[in-house]
Amino acid sequence: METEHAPILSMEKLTMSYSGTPVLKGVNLEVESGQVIGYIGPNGAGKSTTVRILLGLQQGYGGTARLFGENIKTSGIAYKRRIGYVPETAEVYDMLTAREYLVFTGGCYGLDAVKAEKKGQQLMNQFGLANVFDTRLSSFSKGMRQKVLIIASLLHNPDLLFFDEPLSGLDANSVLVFKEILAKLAETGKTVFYSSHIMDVVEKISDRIVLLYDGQIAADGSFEELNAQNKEGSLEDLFNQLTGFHQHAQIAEDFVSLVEEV
Ligand SMILES: Nc1ncnc2c1ncn2[C@@H]1O[C@H](COP(=O)(O)OP(=O)(O)OP(=O)(O)O)[C@@H](O)[C@H]1O
Repeated sequence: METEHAPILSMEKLTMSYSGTPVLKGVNLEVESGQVIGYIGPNGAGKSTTVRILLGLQQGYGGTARLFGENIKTSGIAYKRRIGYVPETAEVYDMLTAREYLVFTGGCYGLDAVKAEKKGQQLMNQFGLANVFDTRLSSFSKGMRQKVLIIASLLHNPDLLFFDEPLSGLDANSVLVFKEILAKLAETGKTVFYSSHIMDVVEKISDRIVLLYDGQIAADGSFEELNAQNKEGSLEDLFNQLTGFHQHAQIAEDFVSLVEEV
């Protein structure tokens, strides 16, 4: 049972290895309802793996993951109706039109077809995609697909949102709109677990930033708290510092030297 004060999301000693190589080495995290968590870390750190575990899409992990107070290993799948997810790389059903896709995904989350269609159309209109509601997704640009995925993740009004690099392909105006949407969703009490490499956006939208490094949580706090501890400027600087990365200029120089060798 979900208890009144239980965190909406928690991980206890979460571990995961692929072919014997450890990726998560004991991740502990508790998230309160209504927080926007910026989940960051270097390429290959295990961010998507964490999200897949929490969504019940990844088997073979150790430790305990709880959503809405319940262990996801034993709670059945009902909790999934309260979750929205935009994956890092999504397979959309290319031959479907946006209308068909949204009705289908709405149905997967328990929404009836008429409602999913109406809401899908309204949200497509908001994103400036009214004229392609009946166009096949195969002809959509990357950014247009991304918008459809964002809409699909929100159709059923979930309480907990997982966004894995959701801005991928979105133009600058759409990014502005999306940032506002996130802020409004958080205002209405939604919890957002936001994983991205776009540091200025993470810095702006997150109440709390969690850095995954070497299989564990290496930093956890608001941007101001992390900044005060580390005395760096932007989140990008902080990221470089916390992950011990200072060789960008040397790597770039070596890289271009190699390119120039013929
Ligand atoms: N299905 C899989 N089989 C084998 N190895 C995997 C699999 N999925 C992920 N990995 C490995 O686990 C590690 C973590 O991958 P993951 O995608 O979780 O990282 P990430 O932090 O999301 O990275 P990025 O920022 O590049 O998206 C990587 O070394 C990756 O190669």
